Amino acid sequence: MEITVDQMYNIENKGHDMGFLKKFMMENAGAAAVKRLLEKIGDVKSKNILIFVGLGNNGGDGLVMARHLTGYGAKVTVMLLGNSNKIKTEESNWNWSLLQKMPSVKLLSGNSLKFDFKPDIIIDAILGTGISGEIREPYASAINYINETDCYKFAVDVPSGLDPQTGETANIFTKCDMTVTFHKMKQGIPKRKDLTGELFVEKIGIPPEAEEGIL
Ligand SMILES: NC(=O)C1=CN([C@@H]2O[C@H](COP(=O)(O)OP(=O)(O)OC[C@H]3O[C@@H](n4cnc5c(N)ncnc54)[C@H](OP(=O)(O)O)[C@@H]3O)[C@@H](O)[C@H]2O)[C@H](O)CC1
Ligand SMILES: [K+]
Repeated sequence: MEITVDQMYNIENKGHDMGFLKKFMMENAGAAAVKRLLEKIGDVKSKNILIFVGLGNNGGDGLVMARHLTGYGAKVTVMLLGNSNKIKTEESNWNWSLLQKMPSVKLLSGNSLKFDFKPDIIIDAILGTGISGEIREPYASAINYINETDCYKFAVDVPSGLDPQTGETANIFTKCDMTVTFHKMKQGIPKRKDLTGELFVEKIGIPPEAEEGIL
């Protein structure tokens, strides 16, 4: 079954109000995404993984992935696309603060896209269901960097720039090798398998009762 983005937000909020906090959803989303990535890539030990992180909860999922991938021995660099005091939500901030206690993870923020390594894997955790309008900086430069870099590319929830409701693309958008979306498929995503690459939907523990009155 495919659902609308509005339905997804309503289910998330109802689950949160039931006590299955968005923080738990984010943890399960990041963990499920890492599981799929590892299934594909196999061993990530010593691999250079560059994670582009937006200031919303799509970015938050990327922060969770950074912690899990580091636990599997990957060399993780997180590029926060903005100032950390502009991170939008409590659950995303929680994960940023956790990473600040982990010297094993390299944290960068701001808008310089100069890196002293070539990534083996790039994770696009820039934009998800909260996308609106033309892509603004510094997200635009990050999307261009991703498209210009030759390596394996993984999209969190949806390739950034693709509207998960309509399947239309913004002025720029990422083209990825794999996409993992969460809970249920959003109506627009399967329309662009050329951008999503291999497409998976993963349950993240939301109680089925959270869908009552919504689906
Ligand atoms: N579905 C689930 O159960 C779960 C989903 N999760 C993840 O959460 C995101 C949705 O998070 P949200 O914070 O609502 O939105 P995004 O992160 O996608 O984007 C919001 C930020 O992006 C900025 N933005 C929006 N449009 C543009 C644009 N065209 N150019 C530049 N920047 C843009 C926006 O900025 P504002 O100034 O508009 O506020 C926000 O900063 C979902 O996709 C999943 O990945 C949960 O984590 C787990 C459960
Ligand atoms: K994304």
